[in-house]
Amino acid sequence: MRTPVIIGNWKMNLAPSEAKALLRELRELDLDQSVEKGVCVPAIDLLIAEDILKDSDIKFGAQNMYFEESGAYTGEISPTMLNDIKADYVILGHSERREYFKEDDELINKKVLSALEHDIIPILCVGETLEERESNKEEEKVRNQLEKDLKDVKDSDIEKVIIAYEPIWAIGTGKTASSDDADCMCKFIRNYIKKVYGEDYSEKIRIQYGGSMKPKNVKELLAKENIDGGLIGGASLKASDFEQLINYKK
Ligand SMILES: O=C[C@H](O)COP(=O)(O)O
Repeated sequence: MRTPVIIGNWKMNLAPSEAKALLRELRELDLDQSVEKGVCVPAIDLLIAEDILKDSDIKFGAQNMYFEESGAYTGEISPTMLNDIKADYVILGHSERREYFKEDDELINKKVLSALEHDIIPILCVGETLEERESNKEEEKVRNQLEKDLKDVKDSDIEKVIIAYEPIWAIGTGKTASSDDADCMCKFIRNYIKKVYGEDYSEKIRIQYGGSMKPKNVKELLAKENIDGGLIGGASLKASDFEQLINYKK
């Protein structure tokens, strides 16, 4: 039985004063304890999240990191910095980083390995463009990303990884993949893990769906056998929406 995991990805939103206000609101909510929950905040908000969420069961993490521990890498944050503030997660390979910041699979793989080495849970994002879906290439695209991004990840580490299936055409567009299509791709990912790591790990690994997940569609998506949670952009920026997402079972 996999614990559902719902994580907010604030993206480049909420300056420290706004972050403080939302995190304080989140801390006061009555949230379902059987759901693992967290927020991945901009780097400048990380210390605030550490401080405000320390006595709550809401975890937190970063939206990116470099793979080295320290050095001359202007503008980057490192896994040891995230360890220092006890960050739980780091989002890696988000399609926005792949597209706008030209991150390739080789770099993403180094980051995944580094996160695991430093006990930070990587939330690895994979997914196809609209063009790839329309030409029936979604499985090929995602398989290729998984092969490269998870290269050299050990059997003992694979179940720590959270994989977020995010069809790029559904991100921030209000278009959600149908629950059947989303489940089908999450199943495809689970089968890939089964083939490479075996059935036991494939049953344990958690696979999220991301792309316009909202209070109105969360129940249907999370009722699907292979969808274990959500990576939420827009709807994680409002406490009442986030509350409804976490409390989707109620
Ligand atoms: O990381 C989150 C995803 O990109 C989904 O964003 P969205 O919920 O705003 O569509």
